[in-house]
Amino acid sequence: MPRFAANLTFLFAELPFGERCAAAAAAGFGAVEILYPYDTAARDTRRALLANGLELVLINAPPPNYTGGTPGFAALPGGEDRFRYDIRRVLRYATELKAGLIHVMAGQSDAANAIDTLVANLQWAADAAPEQSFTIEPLNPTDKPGYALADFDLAAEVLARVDRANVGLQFDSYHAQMIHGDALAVWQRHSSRISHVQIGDAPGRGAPGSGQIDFPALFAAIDASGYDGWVSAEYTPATRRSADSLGWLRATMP
Ligand SMILES: O=C(O)C(=O)[C@H](O)CO
Ligand SMILES: [Mg+2]
Repeated sequence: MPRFAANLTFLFAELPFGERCAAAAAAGFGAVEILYPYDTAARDTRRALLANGLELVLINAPPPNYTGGTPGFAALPGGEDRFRYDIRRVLRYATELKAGLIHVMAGQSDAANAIDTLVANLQWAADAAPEQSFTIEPLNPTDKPGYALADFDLAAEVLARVDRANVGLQFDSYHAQMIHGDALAVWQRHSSRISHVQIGDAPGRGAPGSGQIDFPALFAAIDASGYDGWVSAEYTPATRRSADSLGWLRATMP
């Protein structure tokens, strides 16, 4: 069975940020991801992780200081200086928090050279921090209209062009199902380049079992592929308490 992590931006969001690590550990998770850890001093977050025996799997780049603007700059021609500034800042957090992965957000762009820009920026980041692992994640156009990376096959092409061992694909079952209509088929097509997994059902982005995705089959395929990273729960609980949305986890564990 996969090893499950909790995304603390989605799960336990009913609690103050400072209490979410303890709640995740109490629910049985061994790791967490925090999409935007930038509002809290890194040393406080690190202390909470350590106190609860949690690994930090992933944070997002850039920090969300783009009020009303594009989610990320990696695919924005002309945004290279901003991209580099953000990556340097995120690297400081990742180092202090010992975050295993940085998800680099592409941003919204329909420029003809958006993908060329994304490739070049990812190469720059990968070379600037060769010890750090990065991911890219296709996001579905219903939730993120205009996002430059909205297709897993395109993401595979981008990774082939980037050609760096420390840049991989982030597979989110929710986006895979929304974009391609069959998350399991996307997994089978791209598992060799996947370095991080997130799960949520579709449509609706609820807990596994609330939508169309066959999670027992997906978990079996993840195991069969030899993927040994974390599988992070990134969904919106339908229950008031996130802990009450974890029936799928209890059903999955032996
Ligand atoms: O939306 C998602 O699925 C993500 O993982 C992003 O990081 C959120 O911005
Ligand atoms: Mg995701």
